[in-house]
Amino acid sequence: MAFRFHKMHGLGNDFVVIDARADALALTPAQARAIADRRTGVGCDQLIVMEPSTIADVRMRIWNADGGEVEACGNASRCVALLIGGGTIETLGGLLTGDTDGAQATVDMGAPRFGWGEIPLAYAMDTAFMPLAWEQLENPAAVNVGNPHVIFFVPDTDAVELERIGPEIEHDPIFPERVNVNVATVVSRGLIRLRVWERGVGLTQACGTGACATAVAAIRAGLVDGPVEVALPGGSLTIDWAPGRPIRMTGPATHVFTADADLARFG
Ligand SMILES: N[C@@H](CCC[C@H](N)C(=O)O)C(=O)O
Repeated sequence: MAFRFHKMHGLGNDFVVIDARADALALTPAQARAIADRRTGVGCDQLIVMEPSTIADVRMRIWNADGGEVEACGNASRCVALLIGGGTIETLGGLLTGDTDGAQATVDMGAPRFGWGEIPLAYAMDTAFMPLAWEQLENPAAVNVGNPHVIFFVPDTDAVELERIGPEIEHDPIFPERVNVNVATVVSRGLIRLRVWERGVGLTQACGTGACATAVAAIRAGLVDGPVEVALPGGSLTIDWAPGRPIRMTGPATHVFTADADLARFG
């Protein structure tokens, strides 16, 4: 069976997006992993499938490169908003609303959650200042923005060996559903630098939900004011949030090319 896909990215966080609104496509985790493989497949950080929705304009399903289906992807939600020309998007993590302005998209990502069971964590603790440490990374915050994030505020993000310590934190039993690992430096009240070790992928050029979770944690801690620029290796996002309000994320969504592939190639 042939399928048509769009290669897209948000700040270098790249996606294979399949529009299955008209023709249903049932993918196994092994097929998702094979499509995402950069040596033998098409190659991407996340595989995105657009399906019909009964509650929104489109249902967006998200698979990490390791084949695991997950609840949220900020950068891909801007790409889907671009493809549908703005509208509502159903995800496992909640209902989103996207607007486009040229190649920029703004997505209402819903309200963040802070309860320890909502992150989720294995046992109760204060999610604003967690009594935990992994080597020099201490006292993180945790925020669920549809998917789980842990955020460490550090003096210099580049000094953290994230490719070494990221997997250890991602798989720590304190995070029963694993976790996305963010290391952030507050540069000023309007600017945060961020690097992310993504659950199920590894280091990426940018993580939209990581930017949302980090901005929310920094605003909650009184370190910055919204809207705040979050600068990632692949470029910047603007995140706006205040307590009691949904998170608004604005940034680019880029369409690279459209092509066809044969599903039989991927097992
Ligand atoms: N790249 C994404 C996040 C994708 C999902 C994440 N790796 C997870 O497992 O929760 C983004 O832009 O938010």
